[in-house]
Amino acid sequence: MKIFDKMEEHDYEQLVFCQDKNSGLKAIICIHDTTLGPALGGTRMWNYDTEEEAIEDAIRLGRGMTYKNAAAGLNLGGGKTVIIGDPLKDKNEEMFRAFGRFIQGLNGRYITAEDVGTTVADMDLIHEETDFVTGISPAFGSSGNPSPVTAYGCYIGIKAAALEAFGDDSLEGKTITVQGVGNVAYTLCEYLHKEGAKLIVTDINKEAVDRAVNDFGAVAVEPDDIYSQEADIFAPCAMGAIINDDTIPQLKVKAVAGSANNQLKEERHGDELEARGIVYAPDFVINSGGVINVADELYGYNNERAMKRVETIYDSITRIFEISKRDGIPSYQAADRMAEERIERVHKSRSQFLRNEHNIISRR
Ligand SMILES: NC(=O)C1=CN([C@@H]2O[C@H](COP(=O)(O)OP(=O)(O)OC[C@H]3O[C@@H](n4cnc5c(N)ncnc54)[C@H](O)[C@@H]3O)[C@@H](O)[C@H]2O)C=CC1
Ligand SMILES: CC(C)CC(=O)C(=O)O
Repeated sequence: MKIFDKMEEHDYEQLVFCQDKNSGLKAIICIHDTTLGPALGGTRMWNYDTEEEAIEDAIRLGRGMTYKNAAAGLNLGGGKTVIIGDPLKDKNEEMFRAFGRFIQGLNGRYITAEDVGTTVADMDLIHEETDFVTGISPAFGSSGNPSPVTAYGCYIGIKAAALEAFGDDSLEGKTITVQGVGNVAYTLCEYLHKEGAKLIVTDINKEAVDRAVNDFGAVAVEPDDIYSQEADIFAPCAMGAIINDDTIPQLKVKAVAGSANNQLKEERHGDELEARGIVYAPDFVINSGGVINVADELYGYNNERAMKRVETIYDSITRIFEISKRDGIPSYQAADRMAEERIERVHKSRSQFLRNEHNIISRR
């Protein structure tokens, strides 16, 4: 892999490779863009088959955070970390503390939080070594696990997508397929079930599926069968790149709206959804509830303030559909445009002033 070519392609600022033999830590921190502020993005722990796959994931996810944070109106840039390893077998205290020291070494250019494979307990270990971590235990005055808030944002984003697809945002009686019933999607299913939606779920983890079947009367299907179900809305809530050449022809839904990061394998797959008349709620907007919540910690966490901001996801998704129609572009492009324009505007206005204390986000 030609790393600098990759970095130039989307103008990445920095990749940091962190290794600690003692704990087995192998991590890649990707800082994509810090125009708006320090790069905030979670840490994913995953058993990648190759180092190239891990680097690809880090950079795709890091760039997504730049767009997510910009579109959410946060004064934060974008970054992400991947730790190579099996989250069920390879974790230890020293690993997260070593990782915390690497983050501390970046002196605030990167702030972390949870993602797939990491937990509040892991963030607490990182916090032993650095303050540049969010989503730590509420006992520290923090916001804790971001997943339930991501789920809430995703739920109201699904309602906004339903309004666009069906002319009514009620989910009562709608059939919704959910891919992956992990931390975010379990709570999402709870909201959907309460509103009277019928759920079809899948997961590679049988226990997760059983829980959704028992708790919400969901119908379980095999992982490969989730795309071809007769349903109204597809909510991808597992891993990325699941909207692709193989899956699009199978879809019978009117909308795709879920929490997974990087749902489109390539941008052209967003064009393909548009061409087929499938409403797509851009991933980095609908799943921004978690980062909005953890970012609030940087000002001294206030749940009410954070939730008010999370509720703006409904309007943001609606606005994206408006821009999409006004400018004749697919919704994923409208979302990109919204984020890029904000970064550009802030960049320009900052160039008119000297930096001072107000440009620096103070910590708890
Ligand atoms: N946790 C959060 O606050 C946020 C999460 N996201 C994204 O939402 C997605 C879900 O995140 P979490 O719920 O935190 O992760 P999680 O790890 O708790 O849940 C993911 C679930 O997907 C399942 N899964 C993996 N591959 C699968 C496949 N091929 N088919 C079916 N199921 C599969 C896993 O077994 C697991 O139960 C991820 O893409 C994550 O990056 C985005 C923003 C915030
Ligand atoms: C889980 C969040 C707190 C941040 C993040 O990494 C994301 O939104 O993908």
